[in-house]
Amino acid sequence: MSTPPGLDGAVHVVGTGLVGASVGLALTSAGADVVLHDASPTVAAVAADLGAGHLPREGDPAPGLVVVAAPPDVTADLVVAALRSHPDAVVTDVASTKARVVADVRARAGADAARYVGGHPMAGRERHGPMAARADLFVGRPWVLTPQPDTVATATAAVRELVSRLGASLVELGPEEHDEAVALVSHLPQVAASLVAARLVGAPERAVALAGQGLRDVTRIAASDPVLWAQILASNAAPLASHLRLLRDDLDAAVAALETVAGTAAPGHPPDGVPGPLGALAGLVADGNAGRAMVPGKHGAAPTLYATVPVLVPDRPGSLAALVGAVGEIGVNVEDLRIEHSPGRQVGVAEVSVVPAARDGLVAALRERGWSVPD
Ligand SMILES: NC(=O)c1ccc[n+]([C@@H]2O[C@H](COP(=O)([O-])OP(=O)(O)OC[C@H]3O[C@@H](n4cnc5c(N)ncnc54)[C@H](O)[C@@H]3O)[C@@H](O)[C@H]2O)c1
Ligand SMILES: O=C(O)C(=O)C[C@]1(C(=O)O)C=C[C@@H](O)C=C1
Repeated sequence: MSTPPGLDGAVHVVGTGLVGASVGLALTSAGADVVLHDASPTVAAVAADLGAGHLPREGDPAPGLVVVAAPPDVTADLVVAALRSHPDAVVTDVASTKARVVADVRARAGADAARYVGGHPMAGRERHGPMAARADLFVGRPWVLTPQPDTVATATAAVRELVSRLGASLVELGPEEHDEAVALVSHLPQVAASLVAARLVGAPERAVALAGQGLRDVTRIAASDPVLWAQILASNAAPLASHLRLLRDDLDAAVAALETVAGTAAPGHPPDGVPGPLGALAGLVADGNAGRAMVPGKHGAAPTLYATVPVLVPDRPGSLAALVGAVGEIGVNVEDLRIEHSPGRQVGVAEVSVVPAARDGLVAALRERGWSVPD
């Protein structure tokens, strides 16, 4: 095998949804030649229209690197097909679990598997498809690679270079070690968020209408794609089941403490050394504090790409449009816009994301025009 050209050649992205189109947007904006493939021609065309690359053309050069960004259940097939079709290319993937994909590719691709490096960016969204893609999706996020002892060094180097060009932070792990880790930090949170959000179904509307930021924070990822997540959870079943069993033990302890406080528990005193019910409840929250403190911020790059300006917006038709118009007249580009709004409240809070250099000027100019911009 000759030296794979890696990122010096064209890059093919196979699967141009959220992750694939985000890879394409970032590489294209850095000047790479990106060719887009998807099982759905419409999805590939939308990704191309958004600037993630171009559709295959007659005379395209062979790829130096193929990035498979399709659902986990077809990832190994697509990796093996890419290794066969492009004998000089390096192939990587982004599937959320690694042990099964890596083992499958190694079992089926023979010597060609030496040009494959498994990968997984720890960055994503609760939305799917190219419309949700962002060129900065991976900036400052961990990106796991799982090279094997027989992976050719130039292949590993090419995929390390991809991770670096996308602004992500490189982590190398064995496939099993990766899957154990994501069971705890990605798959357990998804199940917990889905189960908490599912409790709202059928709840009285007046109760749900009181929802504040706490519920929104805990349930954001409950909006994720069910079919994709069924695959992800199933492909990491044993490690995830172990974590869920431990969570179930903690839930049982919380229920026991609450039933004791409510007077509905079976009578009896806790054994020596076991905290009483209020101690148990405080302990539960304190343990959460300790766990939360362990969650890292973004690695490497600046913690946020945009500065956020909160603006109070009256709950009247046209208010939001007037705000966006005012920001435009001030000459600042709205990079993102998020509304915090609870039904029945007279005002909402619009969070206007702008490049950090524009923040202070925008705050001053909006206040001058009468907008309420909290500190
Ligand atoms: N969503 C996330 O937060 C996230 C984060 C990191 C990694 N991942 C992984 O990235 C991969 C893609 O996820 P996504 O969120 O971009 O999903 P997505 O649904 O947005 O995109 C997947 C795309 O793959 C295409 N596809 C399906 N079968 C194909 C085939 N046989 N050939 C070519 N294209 C095919 C689909 O048409 C779709 O456009 C998955 O393996 C997922 O586990 C997802
Ligand atoms: O932020 C989100 O929306 C995500 O769910 C991203 C997230 C994660 O758990 O961190 C989800 C699954 C992917 O495999 C990688 C990243």
